[in-house]
Amino acid sequence: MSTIEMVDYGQLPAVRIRGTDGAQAIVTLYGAHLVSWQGADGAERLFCSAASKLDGSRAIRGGVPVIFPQFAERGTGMRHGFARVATWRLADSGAHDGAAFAVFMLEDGDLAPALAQAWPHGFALALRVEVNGAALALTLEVRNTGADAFAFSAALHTYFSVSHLARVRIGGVQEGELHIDDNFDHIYRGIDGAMTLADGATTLHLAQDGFGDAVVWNPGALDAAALNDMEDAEYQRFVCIEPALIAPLTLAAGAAWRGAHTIRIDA
Ligand SMILES: O=P(O)(O)OC[C@H]1O[C@@H](O)[C@H](O)[C@@H](O)[C@@H]1O
Repeated sequence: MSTIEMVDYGQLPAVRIRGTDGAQAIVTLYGAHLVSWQGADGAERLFCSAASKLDGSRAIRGGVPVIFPQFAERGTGMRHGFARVATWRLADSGAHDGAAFAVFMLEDGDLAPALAQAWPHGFALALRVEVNGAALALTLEVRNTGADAFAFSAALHTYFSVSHLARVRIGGVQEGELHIDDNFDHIYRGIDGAMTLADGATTLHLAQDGFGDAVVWNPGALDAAALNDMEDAEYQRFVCIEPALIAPLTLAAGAAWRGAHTIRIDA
């Protein structure tokens, strides 16, 4: 039986989405942050730092932060936007053909006054998270509910758990495979095909739609040591591959944009 239930993740209220075959995901309402995903085989596929705050005082270090409306420091607003530090609502959930899903929403009226003043636009974000056997499907919808156009960037900043950074091979972002052994931060533009993340005998197949770019990031030893929400050696345990819309897109009043990210485990 598939189930949707409220659980605690650290000190944060969260929703656990479980499919009939045991595949499951946990999403905190803080940030609509996917913090855990296991396929039907029960193996955790996402990294979350042991040093991450889980009390709503700062963005969670790991999982899938929703980046909106600004990417990194490319703008005058909050670094990587406010969506990852705002509290979303569970808007819908359900099941079909063994899959289970939940939809989380954030609208301008949900924002704390300081955030709403800093970005004074009418908007509705919906993040749909679906687990289905060996697959995870994330869809982010951005709607302009205001009277004026606004421009935004967005990303699903996915932290994949890996056995060791040195064993990882990323395919589909450049000619040949990408191998990272320390600090790496690169935006790949115009991603039009599938990507792969190979780690030993396991390959994850990544596909994105709507997001034209992909960011590959790892802080490496030095930057990880400088982050106070990451253990020094943890940089070896993850790689971020982030479907992204980097150049701001202008959305007319009443218009909507959708970006999708699907991941399939091929063990
Ligand atoms: O520490 P933050 O705000 O979560 O950002 C982490 C990283 O996020 C990546 O998306 C950026 O490309 C990096 O430059 C950045 O360091």
